[in-house]
Amino acid sequence: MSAPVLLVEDDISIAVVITTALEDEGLQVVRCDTIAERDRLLNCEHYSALITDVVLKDGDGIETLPAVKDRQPDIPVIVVSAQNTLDTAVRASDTGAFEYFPKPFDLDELIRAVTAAIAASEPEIHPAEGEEHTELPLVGRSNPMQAVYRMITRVLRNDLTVLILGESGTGKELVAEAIHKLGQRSQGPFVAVNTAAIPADLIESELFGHEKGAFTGAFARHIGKFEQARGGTLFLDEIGDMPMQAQTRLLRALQSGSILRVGGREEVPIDARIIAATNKDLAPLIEEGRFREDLYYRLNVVPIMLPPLRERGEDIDALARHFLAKASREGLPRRALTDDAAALLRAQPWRGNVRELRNFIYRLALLAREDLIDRASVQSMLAEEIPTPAPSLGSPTPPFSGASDLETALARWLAANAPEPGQIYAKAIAAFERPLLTHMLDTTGGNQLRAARMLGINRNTLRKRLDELDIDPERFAARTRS
Ligand SMILES: Nc1ncnc2c1ncn2[C@@H]1O[C@H](COP(=O)(O)OP(=O)(O)OP(=O)(O)O)[C@@H](O)[C@H]1O
Repeated sequence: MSAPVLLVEDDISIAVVITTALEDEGLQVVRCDTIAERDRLLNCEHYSALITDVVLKDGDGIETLPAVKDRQPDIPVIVVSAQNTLDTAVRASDTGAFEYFPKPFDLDELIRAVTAAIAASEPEIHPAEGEEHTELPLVGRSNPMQAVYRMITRVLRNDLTVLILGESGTGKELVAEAIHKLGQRSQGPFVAVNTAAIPADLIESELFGHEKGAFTGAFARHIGKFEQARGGTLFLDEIGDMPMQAQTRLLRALQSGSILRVGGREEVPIDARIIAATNKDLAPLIEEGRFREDLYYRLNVVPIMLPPLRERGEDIDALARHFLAKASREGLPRRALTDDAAALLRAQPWRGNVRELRNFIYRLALLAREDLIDRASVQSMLAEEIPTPAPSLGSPTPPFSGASDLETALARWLAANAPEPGQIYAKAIAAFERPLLTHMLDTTGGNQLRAARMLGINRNTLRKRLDELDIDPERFAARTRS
């Protein structure tokens, strides 16, 4: 889904007509009726298009378009006006407005113009497939990843702050790099800082730099990461682990748009796009007073949620092929997987997400005896694995003694995902249903009738659930063929 369309229209009946028609097209609409409100909204969120009236209570919708372009330079603008004069049309085209519609206008034509403008302004992103080198280094075509790609396209033509959330190993840094490489600051540097890895007493000087003599040991002026990222992107990783004092300094810097080197007096303007990431669930940290709520709102302008690998099992084949190809380019033997070996990979929980899968595939590439890796090789390699601890994005795993494996898994899942009260049943059932169905299909070699019988449910119910969860039973069929 595209970003919402911003509609600036003070005639309520026209606004309702346009909004309804756009919503019928599956577009979201945010409406306001003044220039001031328009600019405030543009400061806070990215919009896919602007439809604006000309004569508004606090100004002229065309004359003030430069303020729109300052905020979102590439936003397509469509002007609708009751002043059907040539002058209005000329002024609209002078400002680079995409289309001009004198009132009364043909609603269908207006909607067509809006959808065409949105399509023209959204760059297409093609995920990498297998070993092809395409513009995006991210592999995976599952629905959850498509949603990630759509979010990435929304931030390429602006400098809005992005907060990337997701368990460890889901590809947060890769997404940050993609935004940098494909965005308007790609000519500048990409500077990544792991805020959890820097000792608390050094973090401010690392981020903001220090002047000579600012503290014992500051023998020379040091340029911090903010300044190193000038003209480019600053990636603040593990932001949930940042010490409180540094959070306060970071917030002040983001609010003022400038930084102060430690021991310095001169404010240095920030000229970098900020992307932050964390594998922690920030809500409980805020509640416990360990993460500043106001900083969270500053950073969370555009959130991008990276799904764990277990929720996009259909990406595992492409990722495995991608890493095998990569390993062979890096000098390891060239290997391939049989279909049933791939099916076994899909059935694993991959708690360490793509990172764990990548490491596993590299080990396979290095240690497998045959170039065609079969199910038995994968199985024996899996048997040697040290289980990865439960993923983060939540509070630590509670001690749980005397419970069955399933109870332990459930307790871990609850601790890691902390579903909202009132949603626990639905979320827990949904989380356990996918691995259960995947396991049964894997056991029956994709035979839905047998799987349904073993589960004790109707075959149509199973088929419906597989559809809804986007699980392709065909993928498990290979096992019976071999
Ligand atoms: N969609 C993907 N396509 C290809 N490679 C991926 C993908 N997602 C992750 N990877 C690879 O998996 C590894 C882990 O990714 P990355 O370091 O970006 O994860 P992360 O979420 O930032 O982890 P952490 O929270 O532990 O810092 C990297 O080698 C990365 O290149």
